[in-house]
Amino acid sequence: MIFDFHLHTQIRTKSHTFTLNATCQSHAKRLAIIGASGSGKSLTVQLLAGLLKPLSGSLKINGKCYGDTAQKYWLPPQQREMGVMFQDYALFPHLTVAQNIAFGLHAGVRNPSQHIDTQTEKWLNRMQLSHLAAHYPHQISGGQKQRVALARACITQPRCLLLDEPFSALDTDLRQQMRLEIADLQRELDIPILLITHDGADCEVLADEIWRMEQGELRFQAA
Ligand SMILES: Nc1ncnc2c1ncn2[C@@H]1O[C@H](COP(=O)(O)OP(=O)(O)OP(=O)(O)O)[C@@H](O)[C@H]1O
Repeated sequence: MIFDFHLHTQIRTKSHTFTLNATCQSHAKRLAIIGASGSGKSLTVQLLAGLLKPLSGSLKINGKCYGDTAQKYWLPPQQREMGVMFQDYALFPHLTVAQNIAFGLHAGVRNPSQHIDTQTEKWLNRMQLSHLAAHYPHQISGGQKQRVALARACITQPRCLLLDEPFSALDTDLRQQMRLEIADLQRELDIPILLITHDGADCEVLADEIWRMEQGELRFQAA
């Protein structure tokens, strides 16, 4: 099994309660989750990434256990070794492109600064961003921001990639280019990828299986 999780949580506001009960068992290495706005997709990504803790649940991806509430175990995000990318890219505005990319590699015994420099250069090249290394996020385009976010997610050699609506800020041509870019990257890194999307074309290029989120529940839709 590549994706094997059960996530249960509730979000209460004054006016309503949203219940998430997402269960997925899949052999697909590239999984897409589609579904209407407000159905629970982003909540699922936040739980998978460790940014939220479920009321109950368990999570394994590619054989690695990231949490099991029955064992009182839910790994914090910084220990998950997951590459996560959100729709707004969440770049640090006060850091340059190169510093944003290097951010995931904390300097220390495991990461001497020379290693960080080499890796940053490698990813700047890989994403065709070398000429923008000293620019700040507000000085680059949407597609370039997305490349920076992707490089930042990949530089740590993640065990898997979680992409939440990664193309929503891009125009049609750029979307297709970035889909192919991510498909290449996934093959190269050979890691599982989970993609949240509204767009069927994303699934065609990037998904081996499609699951649908409906009112907090996940159902297999198509392979
Ligand atoms: N911080 C929050 N405060 C209150 N309610 C929330 C919060 N986050 C999520 N919810 C509720 O959880 C439900 C699921 O939200 P979620 O963001 O996961 O939806 P989504 O499927 O990702 O939607 P979209 O496609 O619009 O991003 C929403 O209907 C909302 O009511």
